Amino acid sequence: MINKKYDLIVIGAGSGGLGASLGMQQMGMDVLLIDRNPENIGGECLNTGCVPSKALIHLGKQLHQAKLAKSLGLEVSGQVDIEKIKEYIKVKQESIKDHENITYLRKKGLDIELGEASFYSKDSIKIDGKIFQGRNIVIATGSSPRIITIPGAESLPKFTNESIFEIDFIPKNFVFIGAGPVSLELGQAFSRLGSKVSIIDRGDRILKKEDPKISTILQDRLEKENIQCFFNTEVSKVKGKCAILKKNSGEEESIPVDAIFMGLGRTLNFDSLALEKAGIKTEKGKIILNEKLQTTNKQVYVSGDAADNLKFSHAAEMHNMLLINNFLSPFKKKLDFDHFPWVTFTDPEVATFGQNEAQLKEKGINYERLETNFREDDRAVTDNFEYGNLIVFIEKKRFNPGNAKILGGSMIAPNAGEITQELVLAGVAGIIISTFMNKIYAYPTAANIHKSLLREKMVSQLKPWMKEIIKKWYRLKE
Ligand SMILES: Cc1cc2nc3c(=O)[nH]c(=O)nc-3n(C[C@H](O)[C@H](O)[C@H](O)COP(=O)(O)OP(=O)(O)OC[C@H]3O[C@@H](n4cnc5c(N)ncnc54)[C@H](O)[C@@H]3O)c2cc1C
Ligand SMILES: NC(=O)c1ccc[n+]([C@@H]2O[C@H](COP(=O)([O-])OP(=O)(O)OC[C@H]3O[C@@H](n4cnc5c(N)ncnc54)[C@H](O)[C@@H]3O)[C@@H](O)[C@H]2O)c1
Repeated sequence: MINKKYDLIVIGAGSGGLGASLGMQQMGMDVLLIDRNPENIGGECLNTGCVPSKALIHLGKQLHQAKLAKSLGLEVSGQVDIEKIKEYIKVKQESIKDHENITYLRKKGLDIELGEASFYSKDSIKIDGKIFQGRNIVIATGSSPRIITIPGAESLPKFTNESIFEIDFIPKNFVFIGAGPVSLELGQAFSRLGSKVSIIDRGDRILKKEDPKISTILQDRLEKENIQCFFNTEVSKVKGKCAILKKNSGEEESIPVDAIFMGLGRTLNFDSLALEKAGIKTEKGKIILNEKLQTTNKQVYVSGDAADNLKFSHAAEMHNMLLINNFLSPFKKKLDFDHFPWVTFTDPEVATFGQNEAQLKEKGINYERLETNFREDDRAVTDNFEYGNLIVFIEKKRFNPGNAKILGGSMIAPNAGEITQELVLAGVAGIIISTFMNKIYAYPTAANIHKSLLREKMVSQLKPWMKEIIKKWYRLKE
């Protein structure tokens, strides 16, 4: 027996589920939102991901800067109190929970059911013995940290992002396995709280999705903070308080370890959904989706990490914009990541947007790579980040370079995530690079680097004969 029929049923109340359900509810639809964990409204982002990590990073930065003040004659001493750190994080989470909780969402007009959801039929969901039917259903069940078993590490404290914010000590020797954004952001923060941090990755560099130049600069900054990086390496076992690292070459090395963190990528959460009952097909552990995020069951869609394309809170936002458009508009849209940005919140930050070099090559797009460092940027000089770097990909225009549009790029610098926002907008809006020449940047703002780089490109296009003509014309006026 069907308990109730809805315009939309959404499974999962994280970034994916909240956006999809609230967006459709605001358009006047009857929406049911389901989550299996009442403590987890807001999902990973609010509870064990973006929010607590950014609060921790903020405190780590404060501590780091306090220590740097030593060079100015100010001595800072004492131990960091982990309970105070956790308290700060909780307060910040609670502040956001004010508008991400069951009571608030119900007041907004959403129906909410708490419990493990699974498909009952092609268009219905079973939860706690109740059956709900949906005109459409959105799976927004997210992902979980991938974990591995390390022989000998049974009694060693081990963490993932799901447990790290409950930690009650600052490990002396903290081994982070994986050199992706999760380990780097949290590893640097723990290093700043006082841990001796080692980063181990089986790949050959940190942040493998970034331009290799950016990875090298960030690695150098992390090593300057006494963070050790090991590549082409895995933790093969633990012996007492030593982690045995095994390199691809077979060579072994032992490093001290008091705790292990795993930032090894993600596994998708859909095992308990009984997808087969709804005719939803999977392949290699992923739900098969078309470019409209539609599953093999035309009434069922996916949003957020469960879609397994880009795993960011704002990727879920983009999915929801697409889904809501396609539910309500006759003009259907397809996924398009051509201008998608993300930021890794290490210090310095890494901000990446649009298409990278490999994608441009694969699509056969005629592009140019422009690159500059911050050595001659006045703001970088005053604020000590001359090591920063900017890479921008623009269209290659033979005859009128000023008409080139921005295709993508990457910056490493403090606040790179904020600074690069205008490049993201320029890409989305198709702004041509000569427009940057009309913009006056307040002095000294770091974003001026954009204009400097693009101006250099435009000036370099001037041929000697063009300069001759300009010179002759100028002198004619005397
Ligand atoms: C440490 C860390 C830092 C991060 N920082 C950033 C950042 O700065 N910026 C950024 O954009 N992204 C960041 N991310 C990524 C971001 O957290 C995720 O991309 C985002 O939270 C995914 O949202 P989601 O809705 O897809 O999944 P989730 O937030 O995981 O939500 C899924 C929900 O579904 C529920 N659920 C699962 N199965 C069922 C079921 N069968 N029945 C009922 N309910 C179910 C779960 O309880 C959960 O609440 C970070 C991730 C980590 C780990
Ligand atoms: N600021 C942000 O927006 C932010 C922050 C954190 C996470 N995230 C999201 O979360 C996702 C997951 O991040 P992540 O860092 O967990 O995953 P990741 O896939 O980016 O990195 C995992 C790393 O672990 C390594 N690895 C895997 N198994 C290993 C093993 N056995 N031994 C040694 N190394 C091993 C891989 O080579 C890889 O470099 C990211 O892709 C991102 O979308 C975003």
